Amino acid sequence: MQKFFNSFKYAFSGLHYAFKTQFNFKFHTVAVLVAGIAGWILKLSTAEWLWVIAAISTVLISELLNTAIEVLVDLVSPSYNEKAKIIKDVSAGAVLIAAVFAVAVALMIFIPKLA
Ligand SMILES: Nc1ncnc2c1ncn2[C@@H]1O[C@H](COP(=O)(O)OP(=O)(O)OP(=O)(O)O)[C@@H](O)[C@H]1O
Repeated sequence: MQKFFNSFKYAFSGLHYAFKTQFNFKFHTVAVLVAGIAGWILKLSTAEWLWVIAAISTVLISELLNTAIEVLVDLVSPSYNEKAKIIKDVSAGAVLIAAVFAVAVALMIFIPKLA
């Protein structure tokens, strides 16, 4: 049982690290709060909430994995390395795709309700 609670402790420690060190993670956390408040005010349907939650989760998960990859690359390759560059750039590309998906969801769900 203790092991079960420890796994939560480690997971929250990871979230805390990402929030503390990554500007993008802070920015996306604020965006999540704004989307949540806007969704509540605009009374989103269940299906709309599911899309918004899917977009939010995709962005935050990709941001966390990108942070983990950056730390791992810095650990194994502190000096310049062409492969390290490719790994970090590909990882950043994944975050970009997630962010584009989130913007598309936001535009399709929130803009018609505001117009
Ligand atoms: N060890 C390395 N070798 C080669 N290129 C690197 C290396 N570290 C970083 N880079 C290049 O610099 C870019 C930015 O790397 P960095 O680790 O600063 O990412 P970041 O997204 O700016 O990180 P942070 O969010 O921590 O500021 C990478 O996408 C990569 O192109």
